[in-house]
Amino acid sequence: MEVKARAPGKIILAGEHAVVHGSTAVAASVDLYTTVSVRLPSSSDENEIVKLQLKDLELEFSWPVSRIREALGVFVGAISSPTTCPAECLKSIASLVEDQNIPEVKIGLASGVAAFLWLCSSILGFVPVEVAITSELPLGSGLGSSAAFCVALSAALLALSGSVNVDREHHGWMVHKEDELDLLNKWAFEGEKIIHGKPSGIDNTVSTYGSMIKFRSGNLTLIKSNMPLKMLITNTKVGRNTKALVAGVSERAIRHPDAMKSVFNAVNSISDELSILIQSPIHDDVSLTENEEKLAELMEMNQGLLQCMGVSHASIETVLRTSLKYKLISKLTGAGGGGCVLTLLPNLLSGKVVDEVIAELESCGFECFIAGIGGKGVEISFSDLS
Ligand SMILES: Nc1ncnc2c1ncn2[C@@H]1O[C@H](COP(=O)(O)OP(=O)(O)OP(=O)(O)O)[C@@H](O)[C@H]1O
Ligand SMILES: C[C@@](O)(CCO)CC(=O)[O-]
Ligand SMILES: [Mg+2]
Repeated sequence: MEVKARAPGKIILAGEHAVVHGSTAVAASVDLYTTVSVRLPSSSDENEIVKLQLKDLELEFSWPVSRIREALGVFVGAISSPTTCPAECLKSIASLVEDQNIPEVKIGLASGVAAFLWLCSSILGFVPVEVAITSELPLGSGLGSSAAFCVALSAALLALSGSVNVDREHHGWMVHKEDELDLLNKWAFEGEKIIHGKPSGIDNTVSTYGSMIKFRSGNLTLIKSNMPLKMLITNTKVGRNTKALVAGVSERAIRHPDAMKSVFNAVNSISDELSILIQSPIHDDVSLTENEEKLAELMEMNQGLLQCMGVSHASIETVLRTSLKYKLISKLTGAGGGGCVLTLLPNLLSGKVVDEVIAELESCGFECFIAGIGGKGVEISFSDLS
């Protein structure tokens, strides 16, 4: 039997980093997906192994089930609800990851493989299983690749374990019931903790539920934009790691508690105002343009505060300057430090200007694309019932 799950990436319109410190943030799913396919090998297979294939990267990892049981047996046992991986267990997982000799240039994958081992053994127990991953999302670029990975993985593993009740006769993609989404979102959050260190939970939540969300201290409100939002996404292709950037902001907050508290409060006000703005009614082109101008200003202010937090980067500044030549406003999205930048494309902007700004950004070596925003969350499909 094979179960597939796919989960979308996300953009953060306002509030990244500050959300880790209790401020509101606003995020939307993007229509780029990570797909996880999980298969229990037939009982005739001789060797009991757990296999993880990262198809796009042409990498494959495998462990004998007995090796995983020996390393994690004391920690995993009878877990039935989402549980944080204990520090001691993380050490044992690290030794399982070390077995695989991941090449130094791809060492960033180690945290993803660790999250896989925790989710897989906690949800399925110690059984032979084959897991294959493909992703349309650039990894480590601010579009929530880690969350999409954890959400799709949790969804597929829970479906295979029988913990969620889905119609296995149905052909094609299906959506989960609300309580099942809540369960898989909690498991995905436990995976994100292994990858991000101290995640707010916004990325896994928007990947799970899709749409557009306002998120604060673990609580989400689904929102619907009345403004047709068009964002150009520019991938600077500068690699970075969310865990290190989040830790850097926390260290700055320890060094300058009062100043950083004011920065986080300012971001909170920006996110609140932004969420009210995009939900407010649009009557005509004049009110659309007015609201777009306000949105651009809020994005510009948020970017300034992200600079205050120390998470901008020379490549991001180049995107800001380049888009400004065309009177377009940009801000980083996700953890920053490189990665992706959003540029607001007003609805009445001519296609010629969009083409020109894209050409100039691409001439800097960046990659530009426009993705659909606010679509579906995680979905599941049973492709083989034999
Ligand atoms: N498809 C995947 N296969 C394996 N590991 C993945 C995959 N997607 C993400 N990961 C893991 O997540 C890491 C990237 O996560 P990170 O949080 O740094 O960036 P991001 O999620 O893309 O951006 P952000 O957190 O800013 O939205 C990768 O280095 C890898 O460990
Ligand atoms: C930087 C951050 O705020 C968003 C990353 O997409 C981290 C988090 O909220 O977990
Ligand atoms: Mg991430």
